[in-house]
Amino acid sequence: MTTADIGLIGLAVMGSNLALNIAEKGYTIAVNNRSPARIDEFVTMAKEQGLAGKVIPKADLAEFVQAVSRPRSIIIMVKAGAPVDAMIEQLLPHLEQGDAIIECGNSLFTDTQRRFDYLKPKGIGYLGAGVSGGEEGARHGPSIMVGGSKEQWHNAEDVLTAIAAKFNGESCCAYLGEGGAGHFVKTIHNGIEYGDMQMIAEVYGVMRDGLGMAPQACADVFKEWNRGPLNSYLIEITGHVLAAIDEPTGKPLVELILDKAGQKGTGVWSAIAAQQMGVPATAIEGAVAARSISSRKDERIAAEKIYGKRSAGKADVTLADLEQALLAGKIVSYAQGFAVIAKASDENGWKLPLSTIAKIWRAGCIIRSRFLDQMAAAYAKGDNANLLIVPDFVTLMKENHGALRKVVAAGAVGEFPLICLSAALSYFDSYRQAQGTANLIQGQRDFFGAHGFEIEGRGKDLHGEWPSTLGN
Ligand SMILES: NC(=O)C1=CN([C@@H]2O[C@H](COP(=O)(O)OP(=O)(O)OC[C@H]3O[C@@H](n4cnc5c(N)ncnc54)[C@H](OP(=O)(O)O)[C@@H]3O)[C@@H](O)[C@H]2O)C=CC1
Ligand SMILES: O=C(CO)[C@H](O)[C@H](O)COP(=O)(O)O
Repeated sequence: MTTADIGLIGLAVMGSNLALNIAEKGYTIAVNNRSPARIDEFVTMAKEQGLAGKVIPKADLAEFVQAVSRPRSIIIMVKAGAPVDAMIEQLLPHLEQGDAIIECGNSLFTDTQRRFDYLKPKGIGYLGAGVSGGEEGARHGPSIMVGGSKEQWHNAEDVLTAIAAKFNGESCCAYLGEGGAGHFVKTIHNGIEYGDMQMIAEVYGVMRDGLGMAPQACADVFKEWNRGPLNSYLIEITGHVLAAIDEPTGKPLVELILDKAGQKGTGVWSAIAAQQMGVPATAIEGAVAARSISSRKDERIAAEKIYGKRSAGKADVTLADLEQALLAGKIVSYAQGFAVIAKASDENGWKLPLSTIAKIWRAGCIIRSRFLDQMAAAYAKGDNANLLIVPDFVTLMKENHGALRKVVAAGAVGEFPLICLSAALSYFDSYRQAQGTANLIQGQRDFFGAHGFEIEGRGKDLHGEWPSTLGN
């Protein structure tokens, strides 16, 4: 009987493309899906692409598991949440000691950690692997962030590194740490993705409303920027989205799309994780908040009726200012994202390699960009310091924060919402300020709650002589 090198359950968009990618790299793959119709559709697709010989379709779960050679590596790519737990329970009776489940959806990292802990005593390995790159990436090379059982990682390593994107010949797949480490890193990847997308949207808003630019003119600028320091997948696709024309009306498609952004959870999870660990990630938080405000269209319409449309005229910024502002904002956002990862690594004992993470984000994933190569090089030099104090990025920030300031100021005066860019600027200004204003907050806390404050050279738990009555 032919045995498969690997198995995959869940043949929707991501699973079917990953399976085709695996087959194309020469591995035999057994496939299964809850609804058998999807298996038939997949087999047709595999035939059309000349890959049917590498595919073993099995609608019966027991037969599917039997078709995979031992120790088994079984990818599950089903809807995140309860379906993953249900799938694990269905698989368990068929698995044997040493086999592993590799869950590749966008799972909450604490769920992955729980599943890892649940399966470990049963002798079943559990790998939580974040996969980024959408449909195209899954088919031709995603970025894969793996966490979980190290021993079983080695069983699947060849397949996963072979199907991942390559940057200068290096695979964009790496084992990052135990338990939920891979899914944590994928979550923060998505948080950074939210920040990038929001900052790009804010700059588009200034171009559209402050500079009176039509979508095609904006598209041309993004195309141009993609040749410079902002070179990245998101800048590239922004150019295409802005240039697209709606065939039935002949109008720019972007002007017809409702301004309500969806979100599936990873941005919120990133913001919550950052807050829980006490790491400021204002760009991610701002981006999540901006999506939430966008979804409240009815409220925004009502509020505009009360306050009127923005009345300010042309924005006093150039396209060069916008390009530099975006670069500075992105550096701050990535500095925050990596700081969250560094803290999570310490708290969970994951030993997350920041340089490797930057490296596997250089190709395949949604946030792939030129400057991730610079970040990988910076982190490779040693410590996990905040990027804002790493020499290469200090130079970049010194060159570009003035433009960020100018754009944020123009936004405030010109009534453009720049939630994410202004959050990035305020973080930068707070981070670089040796004397802040929290001395006043400590005084207030002591006044109303006797929480104590510190005075250098005099001790930590000091109290003020505050008035006992107010009002005079
Ligand atoms: N779409 C994207 O661009 C990206 C998605 N992801 C993540 O990858 C995962 C898969 O995404 P996608 O391909 O879009 O598919 P969906 O998230 O739409 O999930 C559909 C798949 O899940 C299966 N499924 C749903 N419920 C169950 C259940 N209770 N038991 C068994 N199977 C079930 C479906 O089976 P059936 O056919 O029977 O309904 C189908 O195969 C998700 O976690 C997603 O967040 C990650 C990166 C990018
Ligand atoms: O993981 C992804 C890309 O990396 C998915 O496309 C995800 O759906 C994006 O998040 P959201 O739907 O919340 O915008």
